[in-house]
Amino acid sequence: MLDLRAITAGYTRSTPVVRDVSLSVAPGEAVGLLGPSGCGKSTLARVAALLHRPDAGSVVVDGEPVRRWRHRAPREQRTAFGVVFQQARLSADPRLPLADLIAEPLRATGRRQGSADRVAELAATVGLTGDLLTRRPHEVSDGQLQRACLARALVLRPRWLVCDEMTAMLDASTTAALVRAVEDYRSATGAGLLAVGHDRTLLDRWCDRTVDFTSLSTAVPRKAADR
Ligand SMILES: Nc1ncnc2c1ncn2[C@@H]1O[C@H](COP(=O)(O)OP(=O)(O)OP(=O)(O)O)[C@@H](O)[C@H]1O
Repeated sequence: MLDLRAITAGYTRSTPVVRDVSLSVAPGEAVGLLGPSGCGKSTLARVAALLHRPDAGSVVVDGEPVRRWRHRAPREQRTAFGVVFQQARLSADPRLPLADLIAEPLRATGRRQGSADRVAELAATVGLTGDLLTRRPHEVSDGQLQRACLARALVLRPRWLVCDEMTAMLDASTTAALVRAVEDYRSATGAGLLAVGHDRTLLDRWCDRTVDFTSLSTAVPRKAADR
C-alpha cells in the first residue's frame, strides 16, 4: 500500500500548497489524480515519490513509514518508485545517449551486470528502435525522449509508478503507446500507479479510479479559517 496521510506540503511553511491531504493507492491499483492548474497535484506526487519532504503528515510505503526523503531515503524505499515527469528534457542529462540514460539507475545502484540486455528489453517495451539508443536527447523528439524516460523509470522494476503529466506534451499515438507500456508493465508485475493529469477522459480510461485533488483535503478552506 502507498499511503499518504494528512499531508501538508509546500515551499514555504507559512503558505502550504497541499493542506491535510490523504490518498491511498493499493498494490496493483491505478489511481488518477485530477485538479485545476496550480492546485498542488505535482507537489503531492513528489511527496508520494519521496522527492519532497512534507511539512506534516506521513507517507507509509508497503507498511514502512518514510522517515527520510530524496537521496537520504533508504535505497530500498527509493528504488521502490519509478517516476516520470511531464518535461522529459528537464529530467534527462543532455550528455547521455538514450541507452545510458535508461541504464542510469542501474549504474547508480551498482547493478551494471546485464544492463545492456535490460536496456534492449525496455527499449522494445516503450517502442524505441536501436538507432535511437545511441543518440543524445537533443537528437530525438520529445516523444522519443519521454519513451526513454519511461524506460528509465521501469529499469529497477519499481513496485510503484508515479506519472506526473507524463503524456501532456505528446500526440495521441505516443500517448497511447506510453500508457500501453505502463499497463503492460503493471500487469506483468502488479505495480501500483499514481497518474497525475488534466485529461479526465484519458485518466478515466487508464485508471481504476480517478480522484479530484480538491476532494482529498480535510483542511478547513483557507477563507473560512482566516475569517
Ligand atoms: N519549486 C517551487 N517553489 C515555489 N513554489 C512552487 C514550486 N513548485 C510549485 N510551486 C507552487 O506551488 C503551487 C502548486 O504547484 P504544483 O506544481 O504542485 O501544482 P499542479 O496542480 O501540479 O499544477 P499544474 O497542473 O499546472 O502542473 C503553485 O502555486 C506553484 O506556483
